[in-house]
Amino acid sequence: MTGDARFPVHVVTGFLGSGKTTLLRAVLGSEAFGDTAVLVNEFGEVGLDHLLLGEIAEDTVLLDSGCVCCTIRGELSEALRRLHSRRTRGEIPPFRRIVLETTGLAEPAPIASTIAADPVLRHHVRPGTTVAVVDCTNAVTTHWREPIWAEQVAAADRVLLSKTDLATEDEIQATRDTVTGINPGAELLGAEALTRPPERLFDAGPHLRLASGAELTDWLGPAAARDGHATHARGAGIAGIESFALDMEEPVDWTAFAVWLSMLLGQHGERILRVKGVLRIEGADWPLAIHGVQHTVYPPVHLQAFDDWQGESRLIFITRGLSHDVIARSLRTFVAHIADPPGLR
Ligand SMILES: Nc1nc2c(ncn2[C@@H]2O[C@H](COP(=O)(O)OP(=O)(O)OP(=O)(O)O)[C@@H](O)[C@H]2O)c(=O)[nH]1
Repeated sequence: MTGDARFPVHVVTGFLGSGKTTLLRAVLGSEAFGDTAVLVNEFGEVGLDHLLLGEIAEDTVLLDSGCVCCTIRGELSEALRRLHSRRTRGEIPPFRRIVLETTGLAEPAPIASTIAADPVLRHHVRPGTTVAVVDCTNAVTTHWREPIWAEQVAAADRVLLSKTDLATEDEIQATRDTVTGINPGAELLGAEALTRPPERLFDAGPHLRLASGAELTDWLGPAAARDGHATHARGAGIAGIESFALDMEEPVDWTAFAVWLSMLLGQHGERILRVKGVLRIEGADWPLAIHGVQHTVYPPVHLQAFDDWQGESRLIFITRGLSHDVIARSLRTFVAHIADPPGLR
């Protein structure tokens, strides 16, 4: 455990018709998900009706697996607050996690900033795992046409490939290549993932527990293995998306780094689809894992399993129209003003 008592808000995202509700149906039918509250957007096709047991409040229903299901009316922060206060008053079962299904046209990034920006909510809930559902029958064409598709994939910790029963082998392979080209660190899941217990489906994201070097390497993804080299998403000419690693040989001054990162995300957030990494901090016993999506940077996590870690600091970026060189120059310039540059590559 992270020692964090707040409820995770996991997100199921994916383009229109990709199979988000199908995923939710499959997992929420399982008893293991009984202590889950589900929020669905009222504009989405909910399609959970066959699971409904009864209405327990105006917009809340109890599924026969024991899950609570609410539609979002109005703002997400309001819906989350209401769900939390109903739980506190004992009006609904004491759920332990929230799963939010976004509409097919939503960007997942603002969800994290909604939670971080709400002074009440952020004491009770925390961002959890983002799972993007990708339809293999049309992934490549949708990727070219719809920028939101790539944003959903870039924000994901895990990508569930749907409709593999309908897609050809070539379509499935092209989907894998496109997804990996955009987000090399995301774990690709097949239909077998639907039988995973909730702790295994929703156990990635900013609060993940990394216990070994191998897990750290997996989390950082293949871009981490290619020093400073960019990988370009297929069709990068259109989507303009690339992922790359930025390395720092020397320990990092955390205060200076944190100021730089918030400035970078503040200025270029909409072009930084994702940043994550591990930092060796001056004077600290453990490295820090950092994680950001667009304008939001999550509180860093001390990786306590890595006592006396001597590895290099490494950041992985997924950007749109923002190159490795621009980001490296920005860090170098900023850090040079306040400290010795940390051996940046
Ligand atoms: N054959 C097949 N059909 C699927 C699969 N996943 C989803 N579908 C079908 O695709 C259609 C859309 O699936 P939904 O789960 O409603 O998709 P969604 O992402 O929730 O859709 P929106 O909420 O409208 O964005 C439905 O008819 C599903 O039955 C799959 O893996 N195989």
